[in-house]
Amino acid sequence: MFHVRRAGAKGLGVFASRHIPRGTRLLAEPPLLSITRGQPDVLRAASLLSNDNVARLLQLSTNDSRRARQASLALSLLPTLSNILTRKKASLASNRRVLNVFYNNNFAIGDEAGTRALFPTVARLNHSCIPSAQGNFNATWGHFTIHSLRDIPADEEITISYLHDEMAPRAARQASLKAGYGFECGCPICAASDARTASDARRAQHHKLLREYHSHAARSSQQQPGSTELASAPSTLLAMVRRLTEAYEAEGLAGRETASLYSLAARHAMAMGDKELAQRMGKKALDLERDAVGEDSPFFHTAREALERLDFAPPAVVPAKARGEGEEDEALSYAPWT
Ligand SMILES: C[S@@+](CC[C@H](N)C(=O)[O-])C[C@H]1O[C@@H](n2cnc3c(N)ncnc32)[C@H](O)[C@@H]1O
Repeated sequence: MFHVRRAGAKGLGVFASRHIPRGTRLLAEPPLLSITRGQPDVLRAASLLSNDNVARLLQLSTNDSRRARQASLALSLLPTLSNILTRKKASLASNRRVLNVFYNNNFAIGDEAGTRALFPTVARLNHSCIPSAQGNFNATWGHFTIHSLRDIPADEEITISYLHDEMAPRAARQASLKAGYGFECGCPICAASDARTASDARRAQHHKLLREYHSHAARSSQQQPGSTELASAPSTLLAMVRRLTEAYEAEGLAGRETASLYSLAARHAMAMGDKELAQRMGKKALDLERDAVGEDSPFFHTAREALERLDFAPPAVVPAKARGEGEEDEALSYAPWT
């Protein structure tokens, strides 16, 4: 269905070998190497790999920016127990490369232990700010899956997003990608100047609306019984969520973030007493969730149960700017030099 080949200056990339319809599972891959918040030592985890798996890891791409090279050198020099143990087996240069590869290619799987893992085929997917696919961890199978978010024609490169906030404006996206991975994004909305202006204007409007939505939603949820202060009506909240969703769609973004917005819309529609609208919004959320994660994912089961019970809890995935202050960032990738 896909193959890995040269993608110009990006290095290797993943390309569709045939037309791929939206919602197709492209890949389900177990981790090659993982670390958790409680056991964050990459070199120690790598020292437990077989020789074949070390060779697979070392083939993956590195981040060659000066910052990344210096940071992986510093990390490999840290006098940790694992370093002392592994120094016998591995040279400083190879420890340094293992660290650089790990930080350039890992994904947070979104579990409570804060696991970050390396998936060798997933690691060949390049970034686009309007990606054609999305990666999510399937906790039932212990695999990271990649699903197409739209139809992908044969021979087109398949991309995912590396961004924490997919709706960030161009300058913020470029800064984050440069700091994290050392590249300048040339995707269609970063490259085309007219598209760029329209997109940035839409994104600025989106963030303003998101802030307004959160202050309205907080006011509604904090209202005390008997208070004379007017809580925002569910219809106001619903109208705001609909506009937030439209902005995502106008930017060509789909995936779990958009599914979450439809789920929020269903929740507000229920609060308004409009069951028919709640069902429609809930169904849309379920369809988008299925496309992004597949029917065997716990995320899909949760969305289906919500629709069956017409009981839409606040979504687990909310647009980045909507996350609470100081909340753990469950972004896909992480590099210690950012
Ligand atoms: C996870 S790897 C992706 C696969 C990689 N191209 C390879 O050859 O294995 C991330 C690296 O790919 C490159 N890359 C990914 N997306 C890119 C993009 N849109 N433009 C330029 N380089 C990109 C950067 O070098 C980045 O550090």
